[in-house]
Amino acid sequence: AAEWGYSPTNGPDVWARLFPQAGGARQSPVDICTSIASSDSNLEMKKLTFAYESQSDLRILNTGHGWKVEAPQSGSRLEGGPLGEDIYQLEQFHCHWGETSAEGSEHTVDGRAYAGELHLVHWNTTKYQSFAEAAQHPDGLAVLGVFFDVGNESNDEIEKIVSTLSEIKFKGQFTDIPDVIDPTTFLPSGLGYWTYLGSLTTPPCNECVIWIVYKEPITVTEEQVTYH
Ligand SMILES: CN[C@H]1CN(c2cccc(OC)c2)S(=O)(=O)c2sc(S(N)(=O)=O)cc21
Ligand SMILES: [Zn+2]
Repeated sequence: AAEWGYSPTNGPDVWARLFPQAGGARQSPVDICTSIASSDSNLEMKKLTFAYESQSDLRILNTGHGWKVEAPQSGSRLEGGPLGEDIYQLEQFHCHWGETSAEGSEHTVDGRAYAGELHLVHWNTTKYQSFAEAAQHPDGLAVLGVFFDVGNESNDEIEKIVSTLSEIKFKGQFTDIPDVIDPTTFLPSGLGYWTYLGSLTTPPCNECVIWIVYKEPITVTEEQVTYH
């Protein structure tokens, strides 16, 4: 199949030709309009809780639009908030960034793009037997989105990841991450979030994602969030 991407001939405007779900009614990303976002009292009733393990021996992949770390963690749990009674387990985390720190995030807030966006992808282990099966159902995946803001202080955990990128300069290349990574450290201290029912933001664009986008960005340096 033709390689999808972000150019006029293979970008989001033509994805629906190859990936029918891309033409659906609950496609991500979206612009989060804070004035019409409603606060949902029963979300506050059931707090969103997460628990991750520190992981070593992780591999990082150059996706061509950022990096991705396969991190299946049977001991991880994401539950509560918009997730009902189901428990979701971490499968992988990855980032989206741009050529400059002026853009790169997938979601925007009141039309504003951030320098990049980290996605922690989880699947519903209460209802489904595998990630691939979960990705076929409207409540199959839960993705935590964290915006990257560029500032003066670097993020030590992100540094452990981006310091390996010089070894994987080309799309499709893998390398090992020598350090131990704790996904908990990627999350902002302020735990307010927006949530909506959406899709994978890239092909196959399955409409299977409960999105949870944190309001507070995490700070990284320019070098940590742009292509070199
Ligand atoms: C290329 N990117 C997607 C790859 N995936 C995929 C691969 C195989 C099968 C499948 O479903 C059938 C999904 S994925 O589920 O890991 C994700 S998560 C995600 S995002 N940005 O919305 O968080 C994009 C993609
Ligand atoms: Zn993503």
